[in-house]
Amino acid sequence: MNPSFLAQTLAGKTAIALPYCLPNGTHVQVMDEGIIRFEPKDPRDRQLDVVLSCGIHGNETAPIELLDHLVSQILNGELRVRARVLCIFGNVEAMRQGIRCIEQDMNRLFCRMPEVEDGQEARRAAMLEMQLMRFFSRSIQDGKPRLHYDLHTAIHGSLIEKFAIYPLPPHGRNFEPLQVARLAAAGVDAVLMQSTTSTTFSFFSSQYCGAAAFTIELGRAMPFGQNTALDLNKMQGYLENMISGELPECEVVPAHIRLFKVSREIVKQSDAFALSIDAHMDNFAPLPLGTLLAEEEGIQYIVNEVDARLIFPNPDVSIGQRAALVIIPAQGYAR
Ligand SMILES: O=C(O)CCC(=O)N[C@@H](CCC(=O)O)C(=O)O
Ligand SMILES: [Zn+2]
Repeated sequence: MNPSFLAQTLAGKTAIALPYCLPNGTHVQVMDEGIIRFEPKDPRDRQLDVVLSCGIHGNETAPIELLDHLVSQILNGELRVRARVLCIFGNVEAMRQGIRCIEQDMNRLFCRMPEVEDGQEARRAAMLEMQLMRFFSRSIQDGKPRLHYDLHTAIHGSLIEKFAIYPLPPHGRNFEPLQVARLAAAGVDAVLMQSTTSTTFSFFSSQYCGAAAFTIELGRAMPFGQNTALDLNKMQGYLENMISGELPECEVVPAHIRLFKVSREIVKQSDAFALSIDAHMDNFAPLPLGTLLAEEEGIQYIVNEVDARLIFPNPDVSIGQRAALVIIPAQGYAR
């Protein structure tokens, strides 16, 4: 059996190459290291254009294994392609080393500002942006639906195992219940609306490519080969259908889906920043009113929101970056 696309990528054996055809006619092109594009044989078969990315954080292995499996299914001819599909393995060097990042957190380097310092993750993020722009420019011309699922896992445990972050840029796409209903069909149980600007990959594709884009958290970060306790069957089946051009036309968001919105980002301002709560608290842990969340140099971050919950607590981020999110239930979104 040939080594998988991921195995070849980790071995440094994928690079931009000439396009070729599978025996079933699917067009294949390796666009760059860890980036492969598929297009259906018959352009009339093309239902949508989708970007599936993983490994923007190198140690988040469950989605990396999942995407590698999907790529293998396509290359083996087991999975028929009826969409344009761009598959991205994000931070290849960090994957090799089994770490979140080498120099900088790549998911803080999109939509980059001129002051962002150079480095390998910054260069890779800029290249990924260029790949997405190119990929989606054809979708815009042809009027095809554009989707981007950026697959991650969380550092900590979570009271809700599978959840999505839904960037809703101020001048971008509006909230679409259909997209949330589809995520539910993929096994996602909560969606967190983010309406402030951000430097994440999904925010980039939403803001600059007009894609329905999501960061999707699938359980907890574990080393390669140690994800057997995580059930991704629903997500896998959903993505297989998506690649085959089939998306469920769900009418409404199921009642069990929890909708939240970001109330506040707690940004680390100095080296003195210290969490006052347990840094290993599960995501979605309730935060009673008046809880002291964190402190630094005369600043106290106190919970003043009713029904608040905590997401992504991490005191070890760089100065100027988000050390936690306070979220609250979201009301007023059409289900
Ligand atoms: O568990 C954590 O603290 C981080 C997990 C993770 O990588 N989450 C993403 C979320 C991106 C978003 O807000 O859309 C990240 O922090 O980059
Ligand atoms: Zn991540």
